[in-house]
Amino acid sequence: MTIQTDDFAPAPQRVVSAAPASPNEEAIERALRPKLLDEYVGQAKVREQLEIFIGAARKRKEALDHVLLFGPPGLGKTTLSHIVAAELGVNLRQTSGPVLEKPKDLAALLTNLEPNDVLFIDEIHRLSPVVEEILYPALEDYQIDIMIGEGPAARSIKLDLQPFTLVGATTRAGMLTNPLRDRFGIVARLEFYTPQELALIVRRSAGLLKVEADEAGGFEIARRSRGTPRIANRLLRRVRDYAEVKGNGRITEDIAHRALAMLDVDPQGFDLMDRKLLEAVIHRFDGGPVGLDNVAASIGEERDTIEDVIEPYLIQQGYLQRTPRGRIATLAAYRHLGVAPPSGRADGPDLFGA
Ligand SMILES: Nc1ncnc2c1ncn2[C@@H]1O[C@H](COP(=O)(O)OP(=O)(O)OP(=O)(O)O)[C@@H](O)[C@H]1O
Ligand SMILES: [Mg+2]
Repeated sequence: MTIQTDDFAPAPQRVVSAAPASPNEEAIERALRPKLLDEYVGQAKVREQLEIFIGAARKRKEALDHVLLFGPPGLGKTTLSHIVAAELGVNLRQTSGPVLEKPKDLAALLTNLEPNDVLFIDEIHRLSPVVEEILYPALEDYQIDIMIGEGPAARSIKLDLQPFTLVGATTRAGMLTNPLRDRFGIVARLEFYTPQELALIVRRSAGLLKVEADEAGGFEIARRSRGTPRIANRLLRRVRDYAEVKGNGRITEDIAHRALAMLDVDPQGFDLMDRKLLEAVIHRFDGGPVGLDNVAASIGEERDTIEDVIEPYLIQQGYLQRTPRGRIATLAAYRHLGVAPPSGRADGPDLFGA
């Protein structure tokens, strides 16, 4: 039996999981991906920055500064890296941290770059230290040191590279080493999208998929998508199925509402996993503080999945707090689950502080 280990892949049945569910879904995602900065919805600050820096690099016919993109899964890091290359009018080479096992894997990629190309390294926090070592001089001086031969005859030679732009993506900026982080001139943090922004994405995707969705129907999907375009696009497809079978194919507010209820996505966009996590913290650990390992064991999820996929949105929405002593369920979490908070917690916000 083969067990696929992917840090970011939660159970595939999780409809609001932020990770791509299957290769098939990845193909659909590619089709829905905006190709240029103008089509990229939201992230106004990041977009504005990139527009200026890309424009300047193009004008000077130079490589763009190295770019680090970080943020939770499904917010558009890969999409943006493709857009950067397209806007620069250069090739994009794509790889990922875990795939680059040996220094020579990276050296081969680097030496094949054409002037000002973009090298995209996904999950860059998972680069091995020996590979990372090669990257430093490449980023700084467009040079690499490689070892030729073995034993006493081994020697290191310097190779010049073409100027290039590294675009690194990670869900965990905190896991990058300092020397690596310092070599990025442009650091962009992607934020969860507002329901209004997601509504634009849903409308655009509906157009591409030739699905008829009215404004309220589209908004209902957007509102329940955990601030994440990947989830919005997935819910849109599921709601379309529902509309075709149970309605006349058109996505209205009522159809969206019923379809999402059937999928166990609640009005906040929380699904069973989110509720399970909040329930565990509240019922099994008295609302916290509780350590991540205990939460993970209690709900049978990977630590990484909780930290990268489930928790960020709950924290951003104010249902969970991450403190040095552990996770704490906020009053909003008690309210959401319809559980009375323990006496004493209702009045003092100080009890919830870090
Ligand atoms: N700003 C945006 N506007 C429109 N669509 C978007 C935007 N950002 C992401 N999407 C859509 O969401 C899907 C997922 O985006 P993407 O694959 O870039 O996420 P990611 O951040 O790379 O995720 P991961 O961390 O899992 O690699 C894409 O197919 C794209 O269609
Ligand atoms: Mg990606």
